[in-house]
Amino acid sequence: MSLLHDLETTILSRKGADPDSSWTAKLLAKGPEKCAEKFGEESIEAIIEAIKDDKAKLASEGADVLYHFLVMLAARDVALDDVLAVLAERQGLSGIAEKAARPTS
Ligand SMILES: N=c1c2ncn([C@@H]3O[C@H](COP(=O)(O)OP(=O)(O)OP(=O)(O)O)[C@@H](O)[C@H]3O)c2ncn1[C@@H]1O[C@H](COP(=O)(O)O)[C@@H](O)[C@H]1O
Repeated sequence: MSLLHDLETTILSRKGADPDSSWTAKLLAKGPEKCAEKFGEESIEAIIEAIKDDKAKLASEGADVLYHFLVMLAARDVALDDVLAVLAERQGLSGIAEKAARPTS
């Protein structure tokens, strides 16, 4: 079990919990759209720190991004392992080759 899996387990345990006692429960109670919006906000804050090259703040905002990403996944019943499986499939395949192999729409 990785730290991210542990955090996912904690987040899933907050589904239906008292929103007054848990930030995660409060966020999940607002629905998947709000969770996605919050993930977007946190991502923008990380982008700003990356542009400013503030390494400490980027690490801090990066932690917020990972947490809110897991909350967004939980809100839509997507498991962290589903994301990791996609990453695992891509291992050893260059991004350029992966893009070229995508079906055209
Ligand atoms: N990793 C986190 C984590 N990262 C960030 N946050 C919270 O995310 C919130 C976002 O910060 P903001 O400053 O954007 O919040 P805000 O400005 O009040 O939000 P808005 O009202 O403006 O939308 C803060 O309340 C942070 O405390 C987190 N809350 C929880 N966790 C993890 O989740 C676990 C369970 O937490 P609870 O669900 O609160 O028990 C914790 O033990 C941690 O491991």
